[in-house]
Amino acid sequence: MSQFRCTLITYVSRITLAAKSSCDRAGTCLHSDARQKGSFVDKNVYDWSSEDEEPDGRARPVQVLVVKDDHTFELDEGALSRILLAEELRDREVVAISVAGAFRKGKSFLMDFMLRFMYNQACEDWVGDPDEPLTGFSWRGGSERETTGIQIWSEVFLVDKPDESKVAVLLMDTQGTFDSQSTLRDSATVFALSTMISSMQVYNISQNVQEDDLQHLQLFTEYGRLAMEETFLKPFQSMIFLVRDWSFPYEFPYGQEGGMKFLEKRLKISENQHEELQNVRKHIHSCFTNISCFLMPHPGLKVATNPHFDGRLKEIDPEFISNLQVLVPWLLSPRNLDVKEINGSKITCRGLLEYFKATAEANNLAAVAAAKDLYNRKMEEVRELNQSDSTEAALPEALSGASDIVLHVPPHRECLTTVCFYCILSPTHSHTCTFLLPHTLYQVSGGDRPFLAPSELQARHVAIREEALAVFRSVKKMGGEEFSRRYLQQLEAEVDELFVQYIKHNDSKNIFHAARTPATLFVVIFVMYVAAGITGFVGVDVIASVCNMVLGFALITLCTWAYIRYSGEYRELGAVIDQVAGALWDQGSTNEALYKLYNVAANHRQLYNHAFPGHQTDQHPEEDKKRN
Ligand SMILES: Nc1nc2c(ncn2[C@@H]2O[C@H](COP(=O)(O)OP(=O)(O)OP(=O)(O)O)[C@@H](O)[C@H]2O)c(=O)[nH]1
Ligand SMILES: [Mg+2]
Repeated sequence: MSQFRCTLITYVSRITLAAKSSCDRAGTCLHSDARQKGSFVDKNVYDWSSEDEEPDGRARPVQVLVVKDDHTFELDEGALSRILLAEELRDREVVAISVAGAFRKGKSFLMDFMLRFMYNQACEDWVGDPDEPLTGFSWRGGSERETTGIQIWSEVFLVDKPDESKVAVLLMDTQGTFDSQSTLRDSATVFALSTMISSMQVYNISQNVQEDDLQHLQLFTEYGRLAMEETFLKPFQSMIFLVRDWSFPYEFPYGQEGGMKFLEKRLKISENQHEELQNVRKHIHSCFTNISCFLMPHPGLKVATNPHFDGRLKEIDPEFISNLQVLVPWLLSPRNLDVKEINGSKITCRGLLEYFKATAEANNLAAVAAAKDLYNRKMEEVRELNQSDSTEAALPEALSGASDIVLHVPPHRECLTTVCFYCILSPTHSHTCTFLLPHTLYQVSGGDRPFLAPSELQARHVAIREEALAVFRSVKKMGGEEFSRRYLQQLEAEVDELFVQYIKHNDSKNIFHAARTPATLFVVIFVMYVAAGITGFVGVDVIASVCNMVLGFALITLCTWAYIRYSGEYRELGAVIDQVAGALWDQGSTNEALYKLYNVAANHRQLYNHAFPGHQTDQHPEEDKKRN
């Protein structure tokens, strides 16, 4: 957290909040809720007393998704909880507004005007004083990126909707895509996450809507397609294409109407279009409930090129300001605020926090699945090496092609995808997963492999286990070290469990193991037969009768075992017979055999209780009374 603290302090020191907002100066037009809590400068809305935070209690950007140098992400759950679980917010329905798009295109700059509106929206001249520097989310000129990860404004605004409900409005600024320090995967993660979390996503584009802008949007919202398979609802809500520096107002005028006409043309699907172009458009239409567009003029050369420009209105082109005065209220006016919905239900701030966490969890689960998959694949290869060349042809066909197998993945935790955002949207899903890693084949292979020496299996297990754990550690995950440790432990336990299955499976290939139960029973029958004969001959009839009884019991057991093996029914009883026979077979010393027999009896007490329910009641009369 110390790294996070440093980042936060750097941000805070960089941001000099405005001395007074214009409306504060007027003293009359603070937003209804803001008025109760103080001005923009004097905000002391929530308890920021945690040692991780600045003590002055001012509203500021808070880094909730931290991007680390090694390209991993960390969700700062503490900071997020402090904001979203504030008493007056936690049960309010939430509107989450985010701005995303390429880096250095004025996203944070726009966000700061949104903040001005939120603080002064009851005021006509919310846009501010001509000499007032623009503050809030950190923005600046220059060619290097500024915002990283995801930041949210520490103050969540309470707004009265026309239907008299009060909603919480959360503003989110995001890292720009395609900066030179981020991989495509980093950009995709931040964009996808902000789109999933927000109810209104502003897609900030420069100059025109190009085909690559649409393709990137498709790439970043690909996870939405998976979500649709189950819910039949569009996975995301509002997408607003915001075209900055629009230079063709003579074709389509600035503003929302011109934007809609322009976008309609851009997103039109026609039959003579190439299939690829059609698919991108279909995907975008199918992902968002509302799609709109706004064309913004250029803000003027001072904004774009003057290194000393600090956001004063007097240096911004008036045409830009007048369009800003249309754009921001259009986005943020109470009647246009869309409450965040997941699978059709509106969610509260508390729900949004859980959603954020679920995203981090699914990420960890995906890493567990990827590591488990590697373990299985390598263990299968070990067995594969052990067989003769001629068996290769008998392997499942999937082993050779291996990249686009569609596998039915029943429970959530078994999902084998690297990043299965489907799991985030529906944690208890059952679906056909198409994002498969190659060779996720342990479920279809292994049946006809020969027996492998146990020591060899053990040695390979140790090495492959280490490799699988290394894969888990190397996959990018959210939620932090502490959070991931739980999943690492889960992975270790699951891999060990898998190894036990491998041992059993391997043992079952050993012909001696397979013959162990009938051989033991035959020996018992033979010994009892001889003992009954001898004891009968010498006249000890009682012992002869006991031996005959044991012989009869062993014979019935043998027939039962054969029937279970043949029919596949009563397998639990079959397992008991195998274990008893195994205990007798294995007896190195009498004590060990007795111990094993005791274990079998203890393990299968349940089966016994099930077979003789009356006895069970006698044993635990008090418990039964309690239950009744
Ligand atoms: N051409 C142009 N420049 C703008 C516009 N709005 C803001 N800027 C300038 O763009 C530069 C970058 O602004 P930021 O808000 O920091 O950009 P960003 O997209 O948040 O950048 P990253 O945080 O690095 O992704 C600043 O110099 C702004 O003055 C616009 O509409 N057009
Ligand atoms: Mg920025």
